[in-house]
Amino acid sequence: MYASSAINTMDKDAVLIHILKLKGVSTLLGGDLPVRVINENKYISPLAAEGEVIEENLPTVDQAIRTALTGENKIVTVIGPEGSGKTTALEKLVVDWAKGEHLQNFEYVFHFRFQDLNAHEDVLSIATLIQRCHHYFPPKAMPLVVQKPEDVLFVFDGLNDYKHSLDPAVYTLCSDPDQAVSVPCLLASLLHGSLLNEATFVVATRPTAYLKFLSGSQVKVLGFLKSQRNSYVNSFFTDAPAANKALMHMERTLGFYDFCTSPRFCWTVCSVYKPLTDSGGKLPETLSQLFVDILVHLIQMLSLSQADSRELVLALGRMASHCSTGQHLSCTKAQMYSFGFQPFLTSADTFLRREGELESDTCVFSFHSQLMQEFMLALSFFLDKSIYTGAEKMLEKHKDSTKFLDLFLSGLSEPTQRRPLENLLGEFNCDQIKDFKQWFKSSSEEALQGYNTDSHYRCFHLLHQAQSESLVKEIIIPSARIGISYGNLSLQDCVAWNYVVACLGGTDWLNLYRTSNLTEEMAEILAPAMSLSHKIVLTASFLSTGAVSHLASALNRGLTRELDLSHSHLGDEKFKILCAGLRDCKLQKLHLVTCNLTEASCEDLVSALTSDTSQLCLLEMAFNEIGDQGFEKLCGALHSPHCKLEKLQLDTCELTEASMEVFSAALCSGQSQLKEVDMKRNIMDDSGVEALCKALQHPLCKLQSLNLSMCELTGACCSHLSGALMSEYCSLSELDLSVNELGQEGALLLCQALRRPGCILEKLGLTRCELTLPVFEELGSVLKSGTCQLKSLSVGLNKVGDQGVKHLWDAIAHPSCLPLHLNLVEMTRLTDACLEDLCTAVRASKTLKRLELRNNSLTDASVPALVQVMQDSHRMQEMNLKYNDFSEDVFDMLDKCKKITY
Ligand SMILES: Nc1ncnc2c1ncn2[C@@H]1O[C@H](COP(=O)(O)OP(=O)(O)OP(=O)(O)O)[C@@H](O)[C@H]1O
Repeated sequence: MYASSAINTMDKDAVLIHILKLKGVSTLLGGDLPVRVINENKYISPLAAEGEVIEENLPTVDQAIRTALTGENKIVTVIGPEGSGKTTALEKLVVDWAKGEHLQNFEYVFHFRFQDLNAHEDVLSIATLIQRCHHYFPPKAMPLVVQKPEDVLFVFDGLNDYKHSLDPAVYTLCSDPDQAVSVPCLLASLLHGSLLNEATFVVATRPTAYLKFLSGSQVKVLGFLKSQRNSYVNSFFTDAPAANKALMHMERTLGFYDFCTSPRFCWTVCSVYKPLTDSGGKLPETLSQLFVDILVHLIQMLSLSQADSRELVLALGRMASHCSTGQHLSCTKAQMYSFGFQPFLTSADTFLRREGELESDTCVFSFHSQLMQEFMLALSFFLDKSIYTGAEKMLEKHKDSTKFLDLFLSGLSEPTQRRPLENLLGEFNCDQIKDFKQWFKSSSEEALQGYNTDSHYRCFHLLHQAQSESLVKEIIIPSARIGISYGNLSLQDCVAWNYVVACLGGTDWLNLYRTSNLTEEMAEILAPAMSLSHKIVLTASFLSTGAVSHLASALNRGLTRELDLSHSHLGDEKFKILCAGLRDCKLQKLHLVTCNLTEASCEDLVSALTSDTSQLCLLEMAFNEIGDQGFEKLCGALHSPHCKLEKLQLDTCELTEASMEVFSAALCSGQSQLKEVDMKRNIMDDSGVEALCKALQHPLCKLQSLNLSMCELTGACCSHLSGALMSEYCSLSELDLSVNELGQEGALLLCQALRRPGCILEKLGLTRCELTLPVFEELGSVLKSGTCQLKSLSVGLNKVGDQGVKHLWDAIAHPSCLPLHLNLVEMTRLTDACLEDLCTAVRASKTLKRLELRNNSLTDASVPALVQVMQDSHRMQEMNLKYNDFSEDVFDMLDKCKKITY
């Protein structure tokens, strides 16, 4: 027992008895009684937010209120949505005080509910009000309250239930504690400091317009996040494995919805789950199923006939429609009668929240939650055709006041989902079901043809609620654009998308481009969809470590053929985790451009590339600092018979000539399948090329394409390259040497090779290689030689102008020249003077198909001739004239020829 006190202090035992006196009943939708929660030690403090919500270190509501009370503020407002635990938290506050545990600086604590205060319609003084609501408080102690208001804490619950205004401007505020005024005036006087000026107040409310009349500090109730839900479920279920099962299920099917933070919702869910887990029943998979189960349970409790049950549901549906359309929070008794609820009034508490005595005419009713209101709305659509003309109109009518209406409609439209309700209420109206399905089909078809991702997601949510594989296949037709980027999916979106992919048995693309934070939870939900996707795009996304490990397990034995992680800045540690999944997967293409990988990642990569199931044939590693040592490790994989790598992209990987010997040896090993290597932007030097050339002439080397542009090469490497190209074993058909200072001598050496009948080079890049007039002359002669195999030549950005290019025009016109794609970008600078040669060449050439003339100095004067020649030629497919010196006057003319881009 707690020590009873002297006559002039507050009897805390009496306060405890008063507050813990059982009030009301616990109901499935309304929640457990706060006093029972507190008495039975089931109280888990909800979390509160102050300012910005950062999940770590959030205070509990109890802490936040106590902290606020120690400050200067005399009023602390506790704000939270329906069922977030405000009433329970306030009662706990009073209980803790009465037990001597907290807030002992207050001598007197008075707890009021605005709901009860509504009933006092007479005029009275503060002393009378206290006395009326707290009978146990000795009248003799009242003067002390008045004398020392700083010792008094008033706790007011449920401001949103109050019928009167607290606007100080509406009343003549009173300051005399003995003055009798109306209760709203008393309350306004207290809260605005004219009465008992030094007293402290805690006021709890749902968000309401009245808030603007309250000064002081605010505590925002967030409710239960994951870890509080964990504790809650564990205290609800005594059996730990059952608790765990229930919790996992709740988190996976519902945990991502905002309303799961509501302790009241958690109570409802646990109350539904408990009997099902005890009896080994199936837990609801979706929100619609949960509400079907709830309603079935509630109706069964009433043992009504089928007709009466249907009438009851229709009455609730009318009430829902009334509340939704007029944004009414509650309905009077008279209104309830008009909805046809009169026969069910005594059962009102089963479904609704009631304020006031049932017998009283002032009694009002409201839904415990917005969710239930929307569910009843959806259900009544299918039961009574006369209420709504069609799904589209109904959704339009309620679009501003509902969030889940279409989801519930979708859930209820499927026979398996609605069956338990049909067994109780009789059949749903088939015209209404048909109407909804038609609306769903046409609206989703439209949504899925478009690029609005939110509309796509909504469609997936509706499909998820319906839980029908055949419906998914009917709605996701081949023309649906389901490969558009689904970056930044919410957890709900992940669940819905995962469901859709599972029903389809897989998808071509899972495009999560630019997901700013792929969390572990998201990846866990998406893992099955990932493993069924042929291509996963996570370009420019951020992946948490946990997410990477789910991705790895999804790849492991999954169907994914291509994975793009470029620009994800993955780093070595996460990459190591990923590699666990790469050892046994179907991946053929892996893009890792700019992933912050270093030498450390190469070993893991080697083990993935050499696993006996490896199918990886394309690896993009550009812009990673793997360096020579890393690359040498990677070369180790090329010696393995299991390594299937054919294309390797190593642009800007900090490679030098130091690793080229090892690479060359790997290419000659006989095991290497490499056909294409891009090594641009690595400081290779001529000696690196010399080492590579050994491999190029080796009979076992299979390299067909090599990009060495921007590798700081000079003419000195050309003799080695030329030798390699002339070798009978060389299989190189593409070579890019652009942006290297090859110069005249080097280039002429290459020309020698090109002239040799055995040289199979078809594509050569010599853009910006310091080429001179004699080189162009030689190139022209080589092209005409009849032996040269070149089909693509890029020689832009070499300062030879019209004079140099003349040799190429001649060559093009020559009958021995092969079909050529000639790239003369920025030929410093081609002018109209070359026009005649150019046109003659194009006309004469039997093979030229494409001509790149970007960034030159051609002017308007050349346009008529160019257009003419393109129009006349049946062969020419494309001429690119972008960035020349044309004025707008000739745009119309250029426009006429579709083969010209400008
Ligand atoms: N801290 C808690 N620990 C355990 N259960 C709780 C807690 N808070 C609330 N609950 C459960 O949630 C139900 C609703 O809580 P409460 O009535 O306190 O919410 P509220 O925010 O006051 O709601 P409303 O805005 O509708 O008045 C309770 O009946 C109880 O079952």
